[in-house]
Amino acid sequence: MTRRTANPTRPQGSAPRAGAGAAAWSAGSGGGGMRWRASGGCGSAPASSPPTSRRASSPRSKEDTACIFSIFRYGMKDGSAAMCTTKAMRFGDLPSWANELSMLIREAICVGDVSAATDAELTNEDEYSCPLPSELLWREPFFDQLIANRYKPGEGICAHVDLMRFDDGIAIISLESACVMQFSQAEPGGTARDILKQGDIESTKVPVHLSPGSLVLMSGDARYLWKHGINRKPGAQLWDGRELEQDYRTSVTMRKLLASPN
Ligand SMILES: O=C(O)CCC(=O)C(=O)O
Ligand SMILES: [Fe+2]
Repeated sequence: MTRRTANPTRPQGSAPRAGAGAAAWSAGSGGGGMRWRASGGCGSAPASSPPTSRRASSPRSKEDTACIFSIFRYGMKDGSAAMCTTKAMRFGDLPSWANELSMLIREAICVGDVSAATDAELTNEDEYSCPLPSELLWREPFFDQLIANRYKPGEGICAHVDLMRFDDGIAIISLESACVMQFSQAEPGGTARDILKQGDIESTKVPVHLSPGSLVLMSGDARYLWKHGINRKPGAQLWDGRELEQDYRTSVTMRKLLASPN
């Protein structure tokens, strides 16, 4: 597998948005105190109509939608104490450790040593497609909302598109238990209810293996036109013909809220 180094430069003006992008990385360390508000429910609600400017497209391969990169492991100094609720959301200013984490994600994208299975599609050694369009990579703040999900063995998250109140460019850090995240196509133009109903319709599915410390990046079609979900019911977590061992799993999702229309 060829290894490449991503080196996107900070843009002077705005750059056109790239198409679909979902990538799994491993990120670096963070730490510090945090204040949490617990909430229930099954992840984010499905999206309302995706923006019409975004086209549905089939991935050329599973790696087209999800590229696996290995950089370095993520570990939170006080994570175990803070992640004891099923779901914890952080509103307002992010704590310093989360800002640090945002910067580490950006750094990983910029200077990470990348080993992407999409290499098979690339002929030029220097060619590397940054998993986030530059105007998302360099926006300020990079992220201003986070949610931590703590799953027991057997618990997962139903397939959904993240709420439209969040901007494009979403990062998920996957910790502890390895899992398979499934990407499945959401119907363009569908309402939230339609998308919910489509949950049981067999559609194109792209499984992505997340080892502990992986970072998922979603943008473009992957964020708006593909649902992501994790089925951890017994027998559902299959990878390479084997069922993954399940334990507790924690994820940290980082997003940027869009400005309120009012
Ligand atoms: O636990 C995960 O990896 C997924 C979390 C997620 O999709 C969300 O918070 O919207
Ligand atoms: Fe999500």
